[in-house]
Amino acid sequence: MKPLPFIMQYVRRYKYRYIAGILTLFAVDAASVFIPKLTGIITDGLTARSITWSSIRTCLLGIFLIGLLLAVGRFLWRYFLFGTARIIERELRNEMFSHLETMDVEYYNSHKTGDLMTRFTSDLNAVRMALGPAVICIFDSVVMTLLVVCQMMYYVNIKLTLLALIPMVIICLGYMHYGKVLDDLYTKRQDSVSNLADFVQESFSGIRVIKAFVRKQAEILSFSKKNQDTMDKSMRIAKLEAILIPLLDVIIGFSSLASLLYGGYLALIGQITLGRFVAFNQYVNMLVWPMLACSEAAVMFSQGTASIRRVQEILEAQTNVKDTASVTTLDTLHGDIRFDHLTFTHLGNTSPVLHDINLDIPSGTTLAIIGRTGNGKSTLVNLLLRLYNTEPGMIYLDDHDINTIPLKTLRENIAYVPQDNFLFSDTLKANIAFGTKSQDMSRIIAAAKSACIHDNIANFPDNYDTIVGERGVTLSGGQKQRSSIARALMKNAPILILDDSLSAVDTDTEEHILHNLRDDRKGKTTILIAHRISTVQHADLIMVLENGEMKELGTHTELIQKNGIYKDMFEKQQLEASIGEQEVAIR
Ligand SMILES: Nc1ncnc2c1ncn2[C@@H]1O[C@H](COP(=O)(O)OP(=O)(O)OP(=O)(O)O)[C@@H](O)[C@H]1O
Repeated sequence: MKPLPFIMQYVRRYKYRYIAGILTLFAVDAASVFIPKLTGIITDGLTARSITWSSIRTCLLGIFLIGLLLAVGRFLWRYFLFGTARIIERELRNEMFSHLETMDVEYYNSHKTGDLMTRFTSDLNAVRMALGPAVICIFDSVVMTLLVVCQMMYYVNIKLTLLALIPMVIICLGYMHYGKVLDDLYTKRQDSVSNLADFVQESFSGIRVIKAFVRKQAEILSFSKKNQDTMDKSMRIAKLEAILIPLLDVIIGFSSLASLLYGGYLALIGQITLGRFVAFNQYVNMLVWPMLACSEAAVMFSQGTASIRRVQEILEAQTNVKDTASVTTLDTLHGDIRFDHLTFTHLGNTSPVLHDINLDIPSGTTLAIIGRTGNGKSTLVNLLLRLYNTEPGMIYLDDHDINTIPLKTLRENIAYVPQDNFLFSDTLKANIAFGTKSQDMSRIIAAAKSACIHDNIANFPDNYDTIVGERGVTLSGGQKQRSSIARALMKNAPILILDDSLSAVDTDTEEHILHNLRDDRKGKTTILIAHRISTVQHADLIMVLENGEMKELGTHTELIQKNGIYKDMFEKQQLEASIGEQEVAIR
């Protein structure tokens, strides 16, 4: 859809407010053209000494009342038009946010946060300017020009009026020529602003890495290059505007001069009265604003069009992960999981990351997945959450193909502790209760106790009301991990997934958490991804993933007897542990 029909959908929703605003604008403009007429009458009356004091008073009262009307009218059109533009901006922002919440992770893999943020801020700002001030400028200038021109033609002189209109024609022709150029320049500038915002966002998120690798100077240099690029693009716009706007002033100035010369000449030879010449003078001045407004509106429309396109890109993006036509009405799951010849290739990759996985996980089972890094463990659990789509017939939950389960049901029935343990900048209490509607403190504390984080929280000055810094930086790695485990436990879902979630805790704490999990998760399915044998050894089933393939499956004892990859890993880890112990003993 082109930008204009797209944005008109929103304008139409508020057509009555726009109509009210435009009518008020029209009334204000209509009233204001009477002021020159009244001053013309007074001037002519005074020149001919034919006007009485009471007529002057009546004219002045008329001017006063018109002035009052103008003040009220101007308030009203501002309220209707600026207000509506702000409402549409808010609506677009809400819709963009809701739409982005539905987008799949692939979308976020290819769209940077800074770019998205720019669309929410500076682009929506430009859209608002095009929907409010630009609309006012256009209507005001068109209405004002028509009214002034009619008055000038009727009250002063037709030829003079036509002369005064020349700049208007030049502006229209200029916009037709430069509109596209401006549009291109604005699009490039906005892309550059997005790029800059991306850079800033990444630099601040990665500030610890930047400091640790002493990359401060390099970052400052890169930032300054990107900043320069944004400035260059803004300068190109500024240069064009710097030529066009003064040029416009010159054209308007020359045209006014020519009109006044010709008007003065007509007054001298007696074709128009002095009063009409005075009125004409005021009319010419009244035309200056619509002409400038027209050019302002042209700039705002060009800017707005470029930004509407960028907003549209968000709203028109389609998610690949959504409920299909074959979706069931299922709203709870028991936790039976089956992988049936599961093969999966990431978008853009040529070879599969998971290959022909077949496995039944009856509800209540604790499955541990172990394997070297980059072997597809996280991908496997991401597929269970349907963060990526799989082909039909490859994953079943409670005997329903995953593609037929409503996404809401699926995700409500799975509690997930992601590898990055993301926490929000909120209180610990809110972070733990994030996945549930309940704010019940006893449940929050129980979850925190199971995740072995309660004692830490109790020692924080604000306890559960402690605010976690952005991305949880005020907590240690282990505290963040355990807080995310508490958040998942609080959800008490039929399926729990812990993706390498015990890597940052010591073995004692790990043992405690695993013990609590065994109690809490009785009868419920749990999937544990880990690198340490100590984490997985008590699981009902252990799957060894190697190069995306399920190489071994069984209990700890079975796998040790098998003498394969698992046994090899076990022995290596035992050896590492005993070397560690010997080193401690020597010291
Ligand atoms: N969104 C993605 N697009 C393309 N390739 C991806 C994507 N996510 C992961 N991969 C690739 O898939 C492979 C498996 O990644 P995955 O994160 O599943 O491994 P893992 O076994 O969980 O690793 P680790 O133990 O280090 O967490 C890796 O080679 C990775 O580069």
